[in-house]
Amino acid sequence: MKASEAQALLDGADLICSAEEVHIAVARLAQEISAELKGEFPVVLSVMGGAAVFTGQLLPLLAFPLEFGAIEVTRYGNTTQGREITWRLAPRDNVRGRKVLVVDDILDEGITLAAIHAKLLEMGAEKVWSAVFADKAIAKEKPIHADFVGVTVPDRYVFGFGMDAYGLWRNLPAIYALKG
Ligand SMILES: O=P(O)(O)OC[C@H]1O[C@H](OP(=O)(O)OP(=O)(O)O)[C@H](O)[C@@H]1O
Ligand SMILES: Nc1nc2[nH]cnc2c(=O)[nH]1
Repeated sequence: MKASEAQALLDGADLICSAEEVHIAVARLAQEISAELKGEFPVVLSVMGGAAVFTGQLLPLLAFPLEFGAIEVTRYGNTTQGREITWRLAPRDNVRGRKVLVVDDILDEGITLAAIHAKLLEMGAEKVWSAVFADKAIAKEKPIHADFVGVTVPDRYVFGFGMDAYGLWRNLPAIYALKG
């Protein structure tokens, strides 16, 4: 896609959550997680690449000792339709016997988070919490719910704050929805 087409994508999009609202939600989430995980020493796993921006802002606000790591799993690629789960970077053995906090950008149909959860338990994690920045309000029942949620977004394809539109615009500080 050309730069002018990428700009047109953004120009035609609807603002869903302003940068200020994002900032406030991250701070509130960090307080909720810090209160709930007080006294814990979890492994925190960021789900690349969508969660990179959210994780970068959340981590310095968490008030407990933690071990950080990344996993990478994708279901959408550079498209707006979910398909099969592809593991690109699986969890490491250090999750065995540990409590794990998974950080992801969005919970849509919940298939990705449910697969991550199952894999971590199968690998011997003692407990798994999940924090997602955005929870999409879809009509279908989800196989999993997140323990911590930043904002609820409508049932549209959203991007910005780490989330991509056709591989682009993860750098936006606010969240937008594609037109149509
Ligand atoms: O709840 P679901 O319907 O399963 O979708 C949620 C997943 O989709 C996105 O990942 P994506 O596959 O787009 O990879 P990315 O993080 O590289 O953008 C997002 O980061 C979640 O992990
Ligand atoms: N960027 C982006 N990724 C997703 N993965 C699942 N739903 C979405 C969405 O609405 N936007």
